[in-house]
Amino acid sequence: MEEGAPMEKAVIAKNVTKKYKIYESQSERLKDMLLPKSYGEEFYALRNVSFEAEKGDIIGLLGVNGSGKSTLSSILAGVVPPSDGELIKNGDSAIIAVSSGLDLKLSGRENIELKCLMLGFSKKQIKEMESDIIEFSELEAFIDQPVKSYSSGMKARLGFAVNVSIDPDILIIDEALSVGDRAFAKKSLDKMREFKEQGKTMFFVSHSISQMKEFCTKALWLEFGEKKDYGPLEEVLKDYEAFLEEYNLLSKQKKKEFREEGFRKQSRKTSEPASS
Ligand SMILES: Nc1ncnc2c1ncn2[C@@H]1O[C@H](COP(=O)(O)OP(=O)(O)OP(=O)(O)O)[C@@H](O)[C@H]1O
Repeated sequence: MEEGAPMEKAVIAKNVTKKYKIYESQSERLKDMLLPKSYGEEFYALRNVSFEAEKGDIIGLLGVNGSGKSTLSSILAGVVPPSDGELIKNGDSAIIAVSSGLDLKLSGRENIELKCLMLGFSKKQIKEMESDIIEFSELEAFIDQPVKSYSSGMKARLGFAVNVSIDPDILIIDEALSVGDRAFAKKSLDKMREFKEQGKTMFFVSHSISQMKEFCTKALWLEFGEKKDYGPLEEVLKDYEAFLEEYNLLSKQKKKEFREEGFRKQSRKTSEPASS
């Protein structure tokens, strides 16, 4: 980018919130659907998350299990709508996740065609893209087999190949490099480097802090579905790593209690939007 050129926003999130209802039983769920009175308990998987991403930012989503990273990834990708708040995106987005919306009954090839059709590509364009996608996925021998027969690594390869080939402006990568073999992970990382050089905006969920350090320029730390911190990677990581050091000393039970208590406190807050 030219020096002094104004930053271009890629994503603006304003109080993005995702609520789920938790029911104690199937009958409670049915009553909630059929009767005017509300049943079940409201649970905020994300609450009032606000931030702005500039074009070319690569943002690591940090947070322990259940903090809301995948929920935010799905909302950023447009796969799941927020319950409240607003998300403005400047460009197309695509998500690469371990369970990235593949139809298990269809073959690998049919999944490629379906995904590309859904994105508005013509049959002719799809035919042209198909061989590159198959080659990238390294699934030539299995491409006409149903995806349900694929290993999780193979599914991740297919998902990765399709989503990078459609050349989105905003790419969300949710733990997609954690499955599969090293050689494919390296190839995927190379593709991400290429995207980085092209100035694409990316969101990256990974349990590997070293991968985060290599790629990300910024980090967004989620805790109990809320934004704990957002800023330059090094600054956020410094506090997050110190937190993790203590958190990792906790027993499994204590970690669970920490999360449950955090979400309980968060859900007791009034519905007033938090400041961003
Ligand atoms: N469809 C759903 N219905 C109810 N609760 C949900 C649903 N999806 C996610 N949640 C809950 O929302 C919270 C946030 O989940 P999310 O998967 O976004 O966290 P995460 O940070 O990605 O966790 P992990 O690192 O374990 O993948 C969790 O408590 C999860 O149980």
